[in-house]
Amino acid sequence: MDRFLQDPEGEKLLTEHNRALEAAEALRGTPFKPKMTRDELLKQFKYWQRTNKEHSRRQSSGSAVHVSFAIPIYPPCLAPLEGLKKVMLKDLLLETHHRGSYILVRSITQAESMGAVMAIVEDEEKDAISLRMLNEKLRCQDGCVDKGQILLVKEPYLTSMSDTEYVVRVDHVSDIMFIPFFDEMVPSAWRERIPEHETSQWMARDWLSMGNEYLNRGKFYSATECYSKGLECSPTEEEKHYLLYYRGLAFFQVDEWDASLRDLDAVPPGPKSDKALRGKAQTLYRLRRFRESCDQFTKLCKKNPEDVSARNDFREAIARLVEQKKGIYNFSKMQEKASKTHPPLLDHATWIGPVTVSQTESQGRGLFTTEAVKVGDLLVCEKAFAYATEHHSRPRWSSTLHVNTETRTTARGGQLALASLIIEKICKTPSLEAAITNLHSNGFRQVSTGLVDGKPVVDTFQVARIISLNSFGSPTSSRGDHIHDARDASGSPGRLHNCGTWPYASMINHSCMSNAHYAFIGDMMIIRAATDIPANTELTIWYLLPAPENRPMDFRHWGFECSCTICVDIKATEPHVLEMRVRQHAQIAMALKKSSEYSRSRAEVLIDRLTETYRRPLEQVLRLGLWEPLILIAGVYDSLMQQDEAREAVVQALAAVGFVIEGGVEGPLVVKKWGLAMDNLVIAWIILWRTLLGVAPESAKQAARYARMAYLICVGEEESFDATYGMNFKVAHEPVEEGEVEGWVV
Ligand SMILES: C[S@@+](CC[C@H](N)C(=O)[O-])C[C@H]1O[C@@H](n2cnc3c(N)ncnc32)[C@H](O)[C@@H]1O
Repeated sequence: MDRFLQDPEGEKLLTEHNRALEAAEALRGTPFKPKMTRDELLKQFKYWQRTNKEHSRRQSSGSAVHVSFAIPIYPPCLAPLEGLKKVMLKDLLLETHHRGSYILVRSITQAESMGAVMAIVEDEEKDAISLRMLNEKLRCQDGCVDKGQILLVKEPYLTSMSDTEYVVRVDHVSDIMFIPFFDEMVPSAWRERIPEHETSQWMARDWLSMGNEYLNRGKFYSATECYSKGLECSPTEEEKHYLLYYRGLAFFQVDEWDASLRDLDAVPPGPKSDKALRGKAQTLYRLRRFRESCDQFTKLCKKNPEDVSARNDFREAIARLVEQKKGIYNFSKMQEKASKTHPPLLDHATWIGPVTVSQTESQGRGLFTTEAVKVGDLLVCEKAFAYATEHHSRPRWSSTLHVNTETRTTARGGQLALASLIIEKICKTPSLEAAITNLHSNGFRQVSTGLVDGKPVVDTFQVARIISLNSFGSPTSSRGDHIHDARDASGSPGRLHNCGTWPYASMINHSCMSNAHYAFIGDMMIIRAATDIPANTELTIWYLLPAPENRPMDFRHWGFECSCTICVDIKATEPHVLEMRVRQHAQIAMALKKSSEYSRSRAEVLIDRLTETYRRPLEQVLRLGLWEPLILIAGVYDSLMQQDEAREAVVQALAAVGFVIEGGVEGPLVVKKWGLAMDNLVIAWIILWRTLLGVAPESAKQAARYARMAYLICVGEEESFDATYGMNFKVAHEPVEEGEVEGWVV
């Protein structure tokens, strides 16, 4: 799960924000009296633009923190336009949501992105005000709000932004409508381009050529509006053919897959029929409906066997279908692509393995096995619904702090960017909405769904809540993270942190005694069994890594307390014992930093004492706090070639986290039961391999196989194992093959 943690500045900011909210509350219902004239507003806007540019520069140098607040939540407008009454800016009341009303305004500046999108707008009476729109880049329209753009704000919310200024604030994308210049609502004074009397005479072919003009200029939304007007003007069959084809194409260009498919499906026969068929196949591919996409490609390739480009696309669609149906992936290629692409969005299908969503007894829905699976088996390989990244050369998230007054939490990072992507995707393709709105929202009251004024109603606050409970933080690849962790045991920060939503994986509940493990290659999540799991068993993962210091784990963010045996035991342990464990951890690490035999003996004694603090038998409660110290000391013995001591420490470490192992030196090495997929698990097996090499070569080979299995679980694939760890398994007489070890050596 997402590990964007609480920010220490959060409490202070929350208190300041709550004070500002109280002050605002006192103004509720007061008539709006602008504090600035229109000219002053424009002057101030220019000043903002300048400081905003400065701010962006400082942000990229990491010295400024941009704070965004989630105001008290409010639902989006559910009323269709015809049920709303037009009001003027002067009619608005402060700190009030004007339910049942709308304002029609025109932008008198180019919009500027300042956390949210800001523009100065005027109404027909030339009163001006700032308009603040949440959606980062307004991707739902042709790029941004140009000067002169006419906007309609449903149920506007007037609020104070500072001591000097008021804004109309729009948090829900569906509350704002972009009005085309030719719409009959547009007052004649605002019709700068083509006067009403002229467009009212237009025929379908005029709209078609105007649409094509926009299409050629890349103004796809404006183009769709013209084609729609054309379709309303009793077009001939031929005109209808072109209007539908080009509108489908324009929708395709802006990722509106539902609309694109609807239009391309309805194109009457004509010169563009083959292109429409091709468009349909491609749209179905984008909708991840690979079977239907393949059917369309089959028809197309039959009609045009010489079309090489169609054949290539068909091949890709078949590859996706195989992934979707069989779960067969080329993980090496995926790793390579993820390492070379930014953002690392991979074009692969989701495969749902032998698992199903069912109701649990007390934890809502959960994911269950439908058949017995073996350790390492692939359970799910899921493409992200949405995935937000920041580029290392332009880090932005570390300087963005999101304060949520509702949950009293703060988060740095990409959750705002992720929300923006998800909202955009749902707005553009409403058929995808349920994948998000079905996710756990901890009782958030969902507004009624369906289209209003032809667009889906999207509740920004609902999406934000769902993201906070269901998004995952992710490295660009778990392999990269794995190598980084093993090289730098201090876990120093500074790595890229992406975040995304994987709806199917979001069905999995947490347990510290997890039996499944997830890893990432770009935006693909790979979930594998971390142990043998019988049929009809609930899968669990870690939302937070079990704390090695043995502090009680805090899952308040997700609204539950973990009831696994480890957590129950920690809660039953006296606080002074937990504190002692933390001290002992630090002392052991310190002792092992020194190279004397005395320090090692002291570390041994401290580990024994730490072991004694666990009262309940290992068979009943795992001892996660022993893992790190034992792996550390095993590594030290291994480097000193004290193989017996190293082996003993590793075997103890593995037992502490639930492994049941038989044999080794005497008899074949067998893992009877796999334990938890801890960090450094691969290294543990490599140390064991080395300690067995001289005394039990067959068991050593088995340990090497277990190292590979541990890698498969932790990294998601085993193809890159040799490149990562190959050097460790070379024995003295074997030459190292060129290019084999691009990784590193334990
Ligand atoms: C990502 S969702 C998991 C799927 C969820 N159970 C559902 O019905 O959609 C996270 C939510 O599941 C529940 N949950 C997850 N792990 C839990 C656990 N160990 N104990 C109790 N509730 C848990 C909590 O309500 C948590 O906020």
